[in-house]
Amino acid sequence: MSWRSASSVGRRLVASGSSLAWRRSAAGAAGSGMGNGTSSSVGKSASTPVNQIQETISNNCVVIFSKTSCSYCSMAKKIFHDMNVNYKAVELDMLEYGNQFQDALHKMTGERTVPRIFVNGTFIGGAMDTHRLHKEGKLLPLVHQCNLKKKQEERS
Ligand SMILES: N[C@@H](CCC(=O)N[C@@H](CS)C(=O)NCC(=O)O)C(=O)O
Ligand code: FES
Repeated sequence: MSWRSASSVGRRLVASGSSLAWRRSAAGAAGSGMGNGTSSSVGKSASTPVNQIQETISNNCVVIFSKTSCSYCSMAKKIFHDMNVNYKAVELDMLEYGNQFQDALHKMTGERTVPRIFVNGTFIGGAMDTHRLHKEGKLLPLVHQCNLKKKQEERS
C-alpha cells in the first residue's frame, strides 16, 4: 500500500467542545502525531459506551475510532488529512475502557476492528471502505453535507 506512516497525519484538531468523559491528552496527541489524542476515560460519565459514541458522532462530522499503533487507522486519517478535513480521532488503546468501547462499536457496526469511521453521524466502514468511497468521489460530499448542516444549525 502506498499510504505513508502517521507522522504527517491529521495535525489539525477538531474543536474540543465534546462533553465526553474522555480527556484530551496533550501527551497523547504529541506522542501519536495523529489528530486528536484522546486518553483515559475518567469514568465519571453515567452514560453507556454506546451513548457516548452516539454523542461523539453527532457532535463531530468525522469520527475515527482508532488505535495509535494501527497503520490502517493512519491510512484512514491520511485520507481526511489530505482532503483538508478535520476529524476527531478516538484512540481506543489510550482509553481505560477502550475494550468496552470496542464492544459497543461491534454492536453498532457489526465489526470490532479498527478503524471504525463515521461521517455525518453515519457509519461508513473501515479503512478500505473509506478509501473506496474517496476514490469514487463520495467521501467529500458526505463531509460537506455535514458541515453545511452544522452551519445551518449554528444560524438557527
Ligand atoms: N478491512 C478492515 C481491516 C480492519 C482490521 O483488520 N483491523 C485490525 C487492526 S489493523 C483490528 O481491528 N484488529 C482487532 C483489534 O485491534 O482489536 C479495514 O479496512 O478497516
Ligand atoms: S494495521 Fe496493524 S493494527 Fe491496524
